[in-house]
Amino acid sequence: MSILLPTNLQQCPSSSLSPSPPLFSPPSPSTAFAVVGTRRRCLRLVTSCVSSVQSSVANGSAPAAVVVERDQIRLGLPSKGRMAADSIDLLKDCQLFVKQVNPRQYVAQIPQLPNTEVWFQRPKDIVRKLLSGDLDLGIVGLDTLSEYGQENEDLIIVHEALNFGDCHLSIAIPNYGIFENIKSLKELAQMPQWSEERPLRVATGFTYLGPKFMKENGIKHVTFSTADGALEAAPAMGIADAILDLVSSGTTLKENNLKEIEGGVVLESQAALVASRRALTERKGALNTVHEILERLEAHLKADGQFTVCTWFLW
Ligand SMILES: Nc1ncnc2c1ncn2[C@@H]1O[C@H](COP(=O)(O)OP(=O)(O)OP(=O)(O)O)[C@@H](O)[C@H]1O
Ligand SMILES: O=P(O)(O)OC[C@H]1O[C@H](OP(=O)(O)OP(=O)(O)O)[C@H](O)[C@@H]1O
Repeated sequence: MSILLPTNLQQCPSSSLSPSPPLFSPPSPSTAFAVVGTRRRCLRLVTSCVSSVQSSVANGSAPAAVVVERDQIRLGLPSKGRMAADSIDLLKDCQLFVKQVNPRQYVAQIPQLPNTEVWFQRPKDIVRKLLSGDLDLGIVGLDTLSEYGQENEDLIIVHEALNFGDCHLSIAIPNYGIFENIKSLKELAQMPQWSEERPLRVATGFTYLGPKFMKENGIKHVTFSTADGALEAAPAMGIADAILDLVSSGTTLKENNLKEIEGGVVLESQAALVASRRALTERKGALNTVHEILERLEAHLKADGQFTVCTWFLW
């Protein structure tokens, strides 16, 4: 998995335990992003030099939109779907109890974080609202973040491994017919069937990541169609040749006579804590809230035998 992070946020080194000053040199201004790899082991939170982050914002590394005045820090949680209950449960495990008066009310409080309110939203809307400044923090899958965040520099991954919502975004093709012997993306791309007139047809809900991935892999003759669910039906219905969708257990693919192929994984995903850079740098109290949540996460994950808390130095 590779995640694009704004370069003025650098991860602490693995096994770093001291609350010492940042160990990385600030990146060169010509580099737009730092690429960060898979799971790491980081145990110390350092939030420092807010003023220098503010100056980097002033230097143009974040969008120019103004942070709207309000007293409360807003945390977006999935309102329904696979991540909804797990997000609440994780916070509960961190002794952060979300008090929702009734399930149809979209705002809730966390008494342990008195300056923070929870807003329940669909995952894609959490990303959109982080970008618009209507939310400051959120819990979403890395897939949703990548698809709807589109590498926007204002989005910061505060914690990339909340240990739920594990899945990967992958290309799948039928395991029968002309695809029977196709085992890799390379072989799929080289099939003589695809041309400008008759491109490879891919059904996906990931209309940003899909074309980007194909382009990066040099696959030219490809078109995309989209649907909101049950994509695995598209090849058998004759609507598509392949699909690009999330896979977890692999059962849905198997039940629909589809298979994954070598080189066909676009990204690995799990739930992540995400923040708006503008909110962290400009909204009073936002950094403290993040600090508080991260310390609780660290304690919970350590107690759980996990050492995946990843924290970021703010330059
Ligand atoms: N099979 C799966 N196993 C594990 N996690 C999954 C799986 N499918 C999806 N997820 C994770 O759960 C997130 C939410 O998925 P869910 O299907 O609940 O909502 P959605 O379809 O993305 O959103 P919406 O309903 O708003 O369109 C996904 O973005 C992904 O991170
Ligand atoms: O590998 P598996 O464990 O079988 O999970 C994969 C399925 O889970 C998701 O769909 P979801 O159940 O959310 O329904 P949807 O098709 O309506 O999006 C995803 O879109 C796949 O269809």
